[in-house]
Amino acid sequence: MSTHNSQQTAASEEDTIVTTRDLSVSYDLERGESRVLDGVDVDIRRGEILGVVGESGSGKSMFASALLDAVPEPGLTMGDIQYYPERGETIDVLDQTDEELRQMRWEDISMVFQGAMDSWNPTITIGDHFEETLKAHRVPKGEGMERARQLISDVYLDPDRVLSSYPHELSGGMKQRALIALSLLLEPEVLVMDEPTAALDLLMQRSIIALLSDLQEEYNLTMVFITHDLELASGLADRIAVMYAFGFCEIGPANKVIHSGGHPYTRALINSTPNLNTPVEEMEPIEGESPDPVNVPDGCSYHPRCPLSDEHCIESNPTMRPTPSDERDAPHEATCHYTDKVPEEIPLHIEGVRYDERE
Ligand SMILES: Nc1ncnc2c1ncn2[C@@H]1O[C@H](COP(=O)(O)OP(=O)(O)OP(=O)(O)O)[C@@H](O)[C@H]1O
Ligand code: NI
Repeated sequence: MSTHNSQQTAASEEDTIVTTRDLSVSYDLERGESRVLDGVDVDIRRGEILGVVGESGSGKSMFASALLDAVPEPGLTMGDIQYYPERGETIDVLDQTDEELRQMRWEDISMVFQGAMDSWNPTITIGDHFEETLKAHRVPKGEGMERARQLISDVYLDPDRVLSSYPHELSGGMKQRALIALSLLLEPEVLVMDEPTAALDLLMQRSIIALLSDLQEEYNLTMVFITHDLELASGLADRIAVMYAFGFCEIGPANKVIHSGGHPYTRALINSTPNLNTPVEEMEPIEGESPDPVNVPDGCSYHPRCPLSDEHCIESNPTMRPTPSDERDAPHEATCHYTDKVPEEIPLHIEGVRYDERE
């Protein structure tokens, strides 16, 4: 493990744009403390697309909003987040004043929230939304609206039509595209997107994914892309992080996570995912239930559902360790005591061209 640690330190000086350490979110509920994000350590690399996948309720949205210190009230965010801008001083995200956060959320780390397509104010035009954002950040209107028009064309929409429209005059896909353009208006370096394609049909999903890929290249963006759709993530992301029970259980290059998953849960998730090449009868739903954040199992949180679990897994909570496909310049890690045994014990049912083969 020590070689990995020294590698991470070197990376945080050069290639890393955001680091989180022990990032956690908790809610004080009547029935106890609800830990809805539990100890996430990640180094997000400058210019990468990091896909974050997991079942509903696994903590994806909490992770996304914690990155901007924007979790729903009265959640308590703990741990450490450092943001290393291209220029200027390192920002300690959890140490910002409200005013500093307001600025940071558009100008540095921007976010498209889950379901945000419906958050357009119905009484003003799309153009008014762009103008208000510019005004709030004291950007001259002329230059700002020029960038707005460019971004709207970048998302393959007609600027004249879109800017003069009211939200209800646009289709869902158009509203989502306009929202992506708005989120890039103040030239953020990081874009966090929580299920940006969830409410859209398959064709529109594909076109938004293609668009995000283009935008990432054009503006050298770093993207955190949250989705419950593994297949979508594998087509877009450089790396994939898998969430289980409010934390990351695996992280690595997208193709490795899909084809050589090192955590039993990752492999179960892949085997339970419907796709064009596997008939529904061959899908294997994951048995058991996902944990309640007030009462997460001791030891490895996946042990009650895991076919490989033994005494050791009940007693001791595994930290991230290299999987068999871990490489020095492409770390691939999982939180399982038995990453070595996992590939042969839990075969994957991937047949034919199911997921994009990257690299
Ligand atoms: N405002 C809130 N107060 C307390 N608990 C919450 C709140 N919002 C969500 N939770 C809980 O936090 C946990 C993680 O939820 P989160 O929304 O991050 O999941 P998710 O992975 O984004 O799920 P989905 O795929 O359905 O969007 C869940 O147990 C959820 O019930
Ligand atoms: Ni969510």
